[in-house]
Amino acid sequence: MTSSKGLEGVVATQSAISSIIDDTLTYVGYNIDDLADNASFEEVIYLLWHQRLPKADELAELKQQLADNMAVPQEVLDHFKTYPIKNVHPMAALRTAVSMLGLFDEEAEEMNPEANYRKAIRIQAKISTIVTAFGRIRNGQEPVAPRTDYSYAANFLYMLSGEEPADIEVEAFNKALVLHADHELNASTFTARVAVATLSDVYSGITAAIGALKGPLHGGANEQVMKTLTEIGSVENVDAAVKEKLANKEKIMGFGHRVYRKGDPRAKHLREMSKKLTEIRGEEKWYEMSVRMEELVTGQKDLPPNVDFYSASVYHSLNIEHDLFTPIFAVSRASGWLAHILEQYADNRLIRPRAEYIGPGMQTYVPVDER
Ligand SMILES: CC(=O)SCCNC(=O)CCNC(=O)[C@H](O)C(C)(C)COP(=O)(O)OP(=O)(O)OC[C@H]1O[C@@H](n2cnc3c(N)ncnc32)[C@H](O)[C@@H]1OP(=O)(O)O
Ligand SMILES: O=C([O-])CC(=O)C(=O)O
Repeated sequence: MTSSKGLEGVVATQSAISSIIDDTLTYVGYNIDDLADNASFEEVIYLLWHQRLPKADELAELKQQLADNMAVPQEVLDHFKTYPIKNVHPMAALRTAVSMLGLFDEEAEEMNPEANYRKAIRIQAKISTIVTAFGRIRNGQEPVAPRTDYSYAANFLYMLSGEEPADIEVEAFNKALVLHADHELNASTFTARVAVATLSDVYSGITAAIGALKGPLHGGANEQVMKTLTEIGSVENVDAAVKEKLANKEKIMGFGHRVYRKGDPRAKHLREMSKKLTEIRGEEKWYEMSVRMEELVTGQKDLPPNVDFYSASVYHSLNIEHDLFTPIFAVSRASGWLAHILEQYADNRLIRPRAEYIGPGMQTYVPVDER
């Protein structure tokens, strides 16, 4: 048996949800550029879950279902106030809260397509309430109830800030949600599929996926990008900082990708949004620093930026606290995880690869007092 470290190049399943072929990303055959420019996040959720775009009445029904299910049990919100340590990471809080949601869902253990679809709606609806409520409660603020007349994107921003978001902010946030929704067999989606392929429940799959997304080599990179930009501090400092990082063989967050070679097609949309939003906020430096970093890292290491790189300055410009960046990724990617979970259940087989053993050969057991 031979192994591939990190399963690089291994085709582990079939899927009809999204594809990356020759650096082009599609959801169900629709180019991501087309969707980023035109689609609402709700349309994308429907597309991923049904493998077709919704008609107007189907879209209206999904929006209604999401709006009807946004409320989160009070016990889940109250538990945010019980942590013994300060500065709990919002991804840890989200992971626990989603797991807890399963305890309040009468259908949690129901294993049929209709019940699983209903759970998908509940999780997708509640995940944005959970993230925004946590963001407020930890700052001593009361959660803000969702507005049924707002889009998913507008509601997130409204529930987080308590203020009516500007159109450009909603446009940017919707685009970010569309761009992050699914990505073939990335680490967290694979995790979700492995979990539910044991015929475990939907909540277990999403909880496991949140844990996988949290790491800085995956979704956690967007928070680290903002940390790097903040540490560098100014456009003038970029050249020296990048030179030092590359010389020390440090990973520069937001660059590189396991699958893309020429570049991540999602990055340009976020770069454009970053330019617009930083200009509006009068904080062009975050965009200018990012562009200079891209020039240097791509020029010198041939490593293009990934989706996490420009999303950092976009979210920062939307006035969002930096440790909420990865939870926002989870809010969007939940739609993809749920699509993959439903697809896995529909034609399931236990996922159980092999390991190439590299430990010692056969040994004889020696009792503890003779060792
Ligand atoms: C939504 C997402 O999950 S997108 C990815 C988000 N993660 C990041 O942005 C973190 C930074 N990037 C990385 O760590 C990597 O590029 C990954 C994890 C995304 C991909 O990793 P892999 O496919 O395993 O690539 P690997 O780590 O083997 O990199 C290949 C080479 O490029 C280098 N490299 C890759 N990414 C970077 C980077 N961001 N900065 C500096 N060097 C890098 C590696 O050090 C390695 O160099 P070497 O051959 O001299 O040892
Ligand atoms: O596909 C990957 O490995 C990581 C990624 O870009 C994503 O999950 O969006």
